[in-house]
Amino acid sequence: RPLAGRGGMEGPAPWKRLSKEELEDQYSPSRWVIRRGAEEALRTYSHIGDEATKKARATRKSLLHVSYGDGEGEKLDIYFPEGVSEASPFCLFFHGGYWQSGSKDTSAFMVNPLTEQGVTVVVVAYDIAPKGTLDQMVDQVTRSIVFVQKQYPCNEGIYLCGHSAGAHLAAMMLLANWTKHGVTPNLKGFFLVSGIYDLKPIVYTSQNAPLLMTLEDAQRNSPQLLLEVALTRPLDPACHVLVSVGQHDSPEFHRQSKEFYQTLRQGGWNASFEEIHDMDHFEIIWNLTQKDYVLTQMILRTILQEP
Ligand SMILES: N[C@@H](CC(=O)c1ccccc1NC=O)C(=O)O
Repeated sequence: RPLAGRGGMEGPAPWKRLSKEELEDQYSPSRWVIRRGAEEALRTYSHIGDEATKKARATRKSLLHVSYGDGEGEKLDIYFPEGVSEASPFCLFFHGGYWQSGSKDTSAFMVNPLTEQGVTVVVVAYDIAPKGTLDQMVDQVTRSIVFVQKQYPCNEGIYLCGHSAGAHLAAMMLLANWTKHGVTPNLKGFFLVSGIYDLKPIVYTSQNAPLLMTLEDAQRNSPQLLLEVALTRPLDPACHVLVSVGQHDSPEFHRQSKEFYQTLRQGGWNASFEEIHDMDHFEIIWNLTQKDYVLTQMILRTILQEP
């Protein structure tokens, strides 16, 4: 029997069995935090992102608000390691916020621990809804990567890290067609953190109000659905994909991550899956400010190619 769809599982997608209320719950990450209330979790996430960005801008050499395209929102921040050398590995970060909140100006979580180890970190802005559509955001993210490759052709690898909606945008790059952009980026790894890979359930939640996604939009922008039918294999078989999810993320977030990981493996990708112990949807990313955090260490080991 051919392995197709959800790892060979037959029948309708499990989320279709959920009531409207259950679906809303499963796709509201702040309702699943255990150490604080929902509002406090979101406030703490913004606060830590804000502080990390201030610290990064005060302590690191940087190029801020660099245009990667003509659009007003097409900007990125580059944070350099000590002893600026363009021949470093680059890690691009795509923030979350359900494609409708968040900003590069509050998302420099990983900058200090990574630049300290010789990695250049790029925090990318994209036009969130209602200004941007999913198609536009995917195109902007594609062009931001092309820009970095063209600007820094001597890079020692480009790594993409995304959180939640940002993990979705990063995952879409597994399927990007680079030929029309005139350059193939030196992609060496993906760090997908608490991501969403099948957007169809989102269409039925309140999160879709500013997004205005149709089922067709969702289909076209779902790496899970695209990978299931793609005949493409990874360009670089060494390119590593880490799919990670927080222990306290909702069951639907767990299911999405596991199924995406399984689909990657079936497609021949060098993928691994990690459930990050005792982390909720927000802690999992704000702890990247800490160099001794398990996910920071996994990212650094992959980039620095240590065992
Ligand atoms: N209103 C959402 C907010 C949210 O999901 C979120 C907030 C900040 C960063 C990432 C998020 N989730 C996915 O992108 C919630 O219920 O938590």
